[in-house]
Amino acid sequence: MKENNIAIAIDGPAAAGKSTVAKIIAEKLSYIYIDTGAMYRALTLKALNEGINMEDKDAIVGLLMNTEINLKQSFDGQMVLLDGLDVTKEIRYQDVTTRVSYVAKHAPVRTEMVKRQQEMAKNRGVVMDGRDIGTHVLPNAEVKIFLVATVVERAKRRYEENVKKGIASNIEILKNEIEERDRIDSNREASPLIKASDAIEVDTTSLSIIQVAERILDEVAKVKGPKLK
Ligand SMILES: Nc1ncnc2c1ncn2[C@@H]1O[C@H](COP(=O)(O)OP(=O)(O)O)[C@@H](O)[C@H]1O
Ligand SMILES: Nc1ccn([C@@H]2O[C@H](COP(=O)(O)OP(=O)(O)O)[C@@H](O)[C@H]2O)c(=O)n1
Repeated sequence: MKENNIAIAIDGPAAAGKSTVAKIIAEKLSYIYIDTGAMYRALTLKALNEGINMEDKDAIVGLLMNTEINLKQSFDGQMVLLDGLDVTKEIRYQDVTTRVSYVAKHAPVRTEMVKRQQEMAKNRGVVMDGRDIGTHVLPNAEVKIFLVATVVERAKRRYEENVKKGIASNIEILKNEIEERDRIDSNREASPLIKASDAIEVDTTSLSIIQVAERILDEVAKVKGPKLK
């Protein structure tokens, strides 16, 4: 482990800006970035392709045990490999998004995912984003951030993202989908979406991406010293 390398945990509800700022911070610090949501999405995609019922806990866990999920750093963030195949784009499709929270609520699925994520982060020098990073995956992370924004703002951001990608979408439907996913993620029994007691909450509703990144880098500087800025 390199001297002074730390772990940074970024949690929060859907479309709060976690992966966008996590990538910026990882790049700034030359750390690795790990998007844990991509792992749950990849498993969901495989279950969909194999016609497995997302509520069937045993089938989903069995599937995970026979599934390789690799996250590779690429020039524009992260490439997701499912059993060796690039599924970076497919895991963002709507049919995966509406089902992923059903897959992620199974406790044994989470246990296995957390084990894999902790292995990936063992050398520190990592920025990891998700729902349970500060509470379960990296409880000893030196910096823990909980990003929030109003649901209207989050739906607007996803809508604008879709416009840029040329994908047709409806802001009301996006808002409902985000609310439903937050509800399932926050109410599940196994490691629900919750702010860690020692996490710093940042409301990004009226902050720019750069302002959010700066706010987090201020917290990092308190731990690592001000030299990085
Ligand atoms: N502070 C911000 N202000 C405006 N747009 C933002 C902000 N943070 C993120 N976004 C945009 O919102 C969308 C969702 O962000 P993303 O990082 O994917 O969220 P999450 O990882 O929390 O789901 C992206 O299109 C991103 O560019
Ligand atoms: N650490 C994590 C990360 C994601 N997830 C689940 O995976 C889903 C997709 O996560 P994501 O981070 O890709 O979602 P977005 O907010 O980027 O749309 C979440 O809605 C959760 O159900 C989780 O349970 N725990």
